[in-house]
Parts: sequence; C-alpha cells; structure tokens
Amino acid sequence: MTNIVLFGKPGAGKGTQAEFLKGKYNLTHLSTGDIFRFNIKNETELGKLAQTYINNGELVPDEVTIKMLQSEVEGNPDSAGFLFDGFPRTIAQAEALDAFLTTKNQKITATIALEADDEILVARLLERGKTSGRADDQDEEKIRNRYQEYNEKTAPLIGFYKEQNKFHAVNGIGSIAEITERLSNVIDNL
Ligand SMILES: Nc1ncnc2c1ncn2[C@@H]1O[C@H](COP(=O)(O)OP(=O)(O)O)[C@@H](O)[C@H]1O
Repeated sequence: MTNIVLFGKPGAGKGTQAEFLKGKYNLTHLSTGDIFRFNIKNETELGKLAQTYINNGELVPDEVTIKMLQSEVEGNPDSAGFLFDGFPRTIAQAEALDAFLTTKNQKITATIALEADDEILVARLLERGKTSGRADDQDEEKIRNRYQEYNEKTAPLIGFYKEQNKFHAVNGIGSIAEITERLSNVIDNL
C-alpha cells in the first residue's frame, strides 16, 4: 500500500496534480479542503462548523479535521493507498495520522512538497478566486492569513517528515505535465 502526502502552500497545485496522480497510481484522493467545501455546500453539521474558519482563512480545529479524515479512510476499506491532499496541516494532525495508520498496519510512504514562491502563489489564488467562487480566494487579507497559518502551523511538518526520511520536494513551477512528471519520478523511486 502506498500512502502519499501531497504537501505545499495554498495555491501550490496539490489538487491539480492529485487529479493526475490518483489515476496513474490507483490511489484514493482525499482532499480535506474539497470535503469541507462539499459539506458547506450541502449545509451539513460539519459544514456549518467549518465554514467560518475556512472563509476567514483559518485552519479548522484539529479535533474536527482528524475525525473527518479518519472516517474518510474508514469509508474506503478496499483502497490500494491514499493520496492525502491538504492533510496533515499541523503536527497534531500528522501524529494522529501516524497513530491511526499504525492501527491499520499502515504508514505514510512519503511526503512530497510542491514548492513555489509566495508572490506567484498569491497571484494564482487571486486568479482562481475570479472563477472558483471560493470566498477564501477572493480577498488578499484572507489569503495572507492562510500563509500565516501555513508558516506557523504547517511548515513545522517539513522537519517532522525529514526526521523520518520521508520528505521530498519538487519544483512547483512549470507546466502541469512537467510537474506531474517530477512528482512521478519521486513516486517511482520510492
Ligand atoms: N488539514 C486541515 N486542517 C484544518 N483546516 C483545513 C485542513 N484542510 C483544509 N482546511 C480548511 O480548508 C481551507 C481550504 O483548504 P484547501 O482547499 O486545501 O486550501 P488551499 O488551496 O489553501 O491549500 C483551509 O484554508 C482550511 O480552512
């Protein structure tokens, strides 16, 4: 079983690449952002809980996010492996994920980061905001807040996975196909 964490700042292209990688490697794609947005759209209890955080560019509390992620994994018992996109985003989430996978005799195979400069990413998000309808993509202040959240809470995961020799990084600037190829090179050599 191959379990990959796709890592990167907001706008780095995780969702775009996941669409290609999931088919190529037969992985179940779990995007916490997509799951939250689906729940918001359908006005579920989870959606109501997450909405304010998301619209303000803040992280949804760990407790809520971890529980949701676990139930998504449990809901795919026949999966050949998972592509985690947008999770973990805090050390507490990463520890909970490791503990949870251990109970299933599984582990994270590798974490692959898509790297790009902040200015490029902010411009990409504002562009996406014109068509995505995402409130968190339309306001530069909320975007900045997501970067602050990333720097404070998510960036420490780089060290967490480096210590386990599981951290790989690829250049996230280039054509979509070029970047898929860079990611595939890493996965093929795991
Ligand atoms: N693992 C997580 N922990 C907490 N909140 C999350 C997590 N994943 C997604 N969210 C919430 O959903 C929002 C959108 O997620 P996502 O679509 O992955 O965003 P981005 O494009 O910023 O990477 C985040 O800004 C955050 O509020």
